Amino acid sequence: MSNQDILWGIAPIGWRNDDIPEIGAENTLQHLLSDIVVAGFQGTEVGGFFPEAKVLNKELSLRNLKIAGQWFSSFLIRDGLEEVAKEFHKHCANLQQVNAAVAVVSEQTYSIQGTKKNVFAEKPYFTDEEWNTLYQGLNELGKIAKQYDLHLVFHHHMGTGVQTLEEIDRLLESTDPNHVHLLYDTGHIYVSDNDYMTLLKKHMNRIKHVHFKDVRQNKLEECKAAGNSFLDSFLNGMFTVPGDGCIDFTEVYQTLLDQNYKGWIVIEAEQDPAKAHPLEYALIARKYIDQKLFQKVTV
Ligand SMILES: O=C1C[C@@H](O)[C@H](O)[C@@H](O)C1=O
Ligand SMILES: [Co+2]
Repeated sequence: MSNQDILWGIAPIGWRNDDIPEIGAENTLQHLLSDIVVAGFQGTEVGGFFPEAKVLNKELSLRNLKIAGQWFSSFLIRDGLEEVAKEFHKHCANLQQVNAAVAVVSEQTYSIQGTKKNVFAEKPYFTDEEWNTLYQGLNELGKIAKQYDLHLVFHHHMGTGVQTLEEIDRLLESTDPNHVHLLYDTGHIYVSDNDYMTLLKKHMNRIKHVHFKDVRQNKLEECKAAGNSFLDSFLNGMFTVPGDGCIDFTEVYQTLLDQNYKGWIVIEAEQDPAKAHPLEYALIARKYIDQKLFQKVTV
């Protein structure tokens, strides 16, 4: 049994990765979308290599797939609202053309996620003034998203200024709940805080998009001990699909259902496709959802 208000997707990130475009470069859009159908998902998020809306819509409709949303790197603190808003308008206009539900925003000022720095020890911190710039900017971007029938969902992320529960609390307390929503990513909050249920329970009313990312505990410990960067951590297998790591998604899914969550749950596990066959892992996730979530969790 599944909840009809929830749409299930899988992100392109297991096939190709925008942060390291050379890995999985042989995987075409058509290949990715057909794999998604084989694995029984309803849609995906837009990847950096996706074509213009008209071409994408054709490939989606041939397979009866939908688009959930797309990542947007904001630099509100570095560049200011005016400059970011120009780019965000274009981003949202494209998303509207593919009938997306959300614009995924991550503040990337000072982010170390694409660098060689130790992601477990060298994350940036914002000053009070920078936080204020971020709150105001996000409220405005949220209003822009609305003009395109989208929800702005903020993505907390390892190696950024909004990573920990404390930082997410701060962001949500100071932004407008009508315009700024939360993307709950199980993997990022677990790696950051060693806990994923507190954030879910505390901010359920702000969550409008979900990433199910699992974590291999032994790899996490290895990467932490080695002081790995974010990119090296995922290349070393820190993340995986639900059913293959240490997160109990039955608890997460039950809470989402109990709280009448409506929206997308997107499986998102960045791995090196040369080591982790993308379709094989999509099918592991599918089996886990069917056998552990749909069978065991009560609607
Ligand atoms: O949602 C996400 C998008 C990616 O680009 C990012 O690096 C990944 O970790 C993630 O959670
Ligand atoms: Co994510």
